[in-house]
Amino acid sequence: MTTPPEGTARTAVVGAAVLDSLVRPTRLLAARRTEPPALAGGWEMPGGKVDPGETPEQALHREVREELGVEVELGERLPGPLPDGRWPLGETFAMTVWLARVTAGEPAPIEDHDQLRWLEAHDLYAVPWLPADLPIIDLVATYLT
Ligand SMILES: Nc1nc2c([nH]c(=O)n2[C@H]2C[C@H](O)[C@@H](COP(=O)(O)OP(=O)(O)OP(=O)(O)O)O2)c(=O)[nH]1
Repeated sequence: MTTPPEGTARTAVVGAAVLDSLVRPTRLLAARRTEPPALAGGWEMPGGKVDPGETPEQALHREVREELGVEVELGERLPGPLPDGRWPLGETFAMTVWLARVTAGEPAPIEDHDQLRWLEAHDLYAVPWLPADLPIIDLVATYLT
């Protein structure tokens, strides 16, 4: 039996680094989780698990619509350290992350979050990010002016 390449056996999660602009971003949208208890209070990027039959992009549009009530356009993918370009979340999940921009609606903590914050470069680490997000935030920081 062959072992799958590192990363591919992990459950697929998608996340949106929602920025105020894809051209000259100055702010990132952070969301505070309400569930499960072990993660509640931690800050993350909107997103979630890819459902069967969905592409990762479809899953991200669905999650952002459900969680924030907005439509987004996706920009580039943020390359992660796994061989397939995803970001490890602990041992069992791997997240594909896109830059994104709101195209319709005003983000609100409709589902899975109880607070949203737009963070600028100077206060990007002012919230307790979920630990797995920190390397991703480090990369997002390089996009903010
Ligand atoms: N959405 C999201 N999940 C993250 C981030 N960082 C991080 O470690 N995670 C973890 C938390 C969860 O264990 C997992 C994603 O699952 P989720 O609970 O958001 O997925 P979901 O909305 O589809 O939830 P469900 O089907 O379990 O109800 O990834 C992040 O930035 N965004």
